[in-house]
Amino acid sequence: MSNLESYPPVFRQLKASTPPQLAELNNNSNSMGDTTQASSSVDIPLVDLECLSLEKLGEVCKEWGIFRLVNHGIPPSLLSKLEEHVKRVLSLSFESKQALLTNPLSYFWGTPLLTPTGDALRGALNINWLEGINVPLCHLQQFESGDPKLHDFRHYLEEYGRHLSRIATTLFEAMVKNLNLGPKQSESSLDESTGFIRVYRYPSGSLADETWGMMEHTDSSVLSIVNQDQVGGLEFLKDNEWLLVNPISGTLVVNIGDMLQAISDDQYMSVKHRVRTNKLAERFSICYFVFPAKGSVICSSKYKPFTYTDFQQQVQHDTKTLGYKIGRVGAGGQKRLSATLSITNRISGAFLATTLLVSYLLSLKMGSICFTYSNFYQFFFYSEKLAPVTVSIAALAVSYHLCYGVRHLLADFSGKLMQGKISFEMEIRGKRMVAMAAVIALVMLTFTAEAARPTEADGVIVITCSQPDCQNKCLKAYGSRLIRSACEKDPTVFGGTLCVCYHTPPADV
Ligand SMILES: O=C(O)CCC(=O)C(=O)O
Ligand SMILES: [Fe+2]
Repeated sequence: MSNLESYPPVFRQLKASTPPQLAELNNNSNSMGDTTQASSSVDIPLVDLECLSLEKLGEVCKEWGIFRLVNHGIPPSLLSKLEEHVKRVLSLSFESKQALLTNPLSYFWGTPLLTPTGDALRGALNINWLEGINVPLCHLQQFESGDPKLHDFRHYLEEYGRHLSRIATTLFEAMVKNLNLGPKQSESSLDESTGFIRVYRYPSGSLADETWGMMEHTDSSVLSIVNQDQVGGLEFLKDNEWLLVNPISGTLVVNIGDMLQAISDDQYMSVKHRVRTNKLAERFSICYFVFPAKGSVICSSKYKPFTYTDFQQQVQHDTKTLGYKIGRVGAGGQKRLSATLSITNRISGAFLATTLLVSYLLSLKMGSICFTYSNFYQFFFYSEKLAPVTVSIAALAVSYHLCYGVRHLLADFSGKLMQGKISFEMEIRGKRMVAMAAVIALVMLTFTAEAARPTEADGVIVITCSQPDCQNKCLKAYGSRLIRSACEKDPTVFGGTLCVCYHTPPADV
């Protein structure tokens, strides 16, 4: 069987097509543009699992977000056996892979993003030059295949999975200590049963300059552990420069995922990375990902509490609508974990809507049905006491919604224009948002109060109020029309008093 037949048909067509046709198919979205120059390779920091230094581990996670793991305890024989099987299985014909790699495994190509059931998530068309097998470790035992080769494959995957669970747990426990996380924050933040393995094959060929093996992204996991072959091609972003991770046999590459960034309050960074394809050789990699326990709420001072499921839903939504994932926590950009509205938002919204509706109904009643001089004043006389409270709450609610709207606009722009480099949405939220709204409301109320202050024409004389003074002023202003005068609270200014003259209207009214 020719190697070409083992590829998904779309890859065979793409390989045969000329670059302009490819550009059309790819919608230019995965074109490498002017970034085809080779990145410089770099020695990423080493972490030794046999003698873990918490301090060094912490430094590396904060500065790099990616490191090479040595002395991890996986027998070299297991590594080579697994690699051999991965190559053999992925080199089967496309049709055989589709037929054999079934539930709980799944075979996918063109995108690394899968739905929770393991199907490829096809969004705005992005062809990643890869194919792979998704292996959820906790269901792997259920994988039955008549083919003895696949039986061995399952066996090696299981053994490799056990080692990777051990490694991830050891690293995570050390990170928890380094971050000084309490049991509440660390408990259920990493759940071994969520672990899965992905094996990838990145085809070689003349299209290597046209497409990415895997486009730049951050992982949504807590930790990701990559085992790449000698072809290499894994690159990561550091200080705005793309660097190539040297392939070194027998070592693993660990990178921090979005969930660990959130758990660590953005102290550890979820690193941006991508995979470059090779003109001459196919590339294989075996990756492990682990996540927080299902339903466990991630609490961090930087983000609204959220579950991994919330996050995953947002990522899937962004991928379907925009073609790429926006939602890297904080630094990865706009972490859009606020898909649902906060309780403050809902209460203030409901209050504003009710006020508006009541005002509308009242104006209908007074305006078009029975608006008379006396019932108009009667209404305001009775509702006068409520007015300042209603107006103050309405001002606060309006300001809150204003801040919220501005924040969302900034967040949307930061996501669309900056490809998620800024995270407005998560920086200003909760109590800070309410405080900002309160300041705006206070300023608004002060100006409105000043503008709405009653005047002499309204029968109100603004003086430092004492009964005899008030009586004299009112008499002077209204003469025989005066009924009575009184010092009363100024409804527009807290703590102020006004002299109010109650008088009959002029004779011609
Ligand atoms: O294949 C690799 O080296 C990396 C794969 C990767 O980044 C991923 O699956 O998220
Ligand atoms: Fe990744």
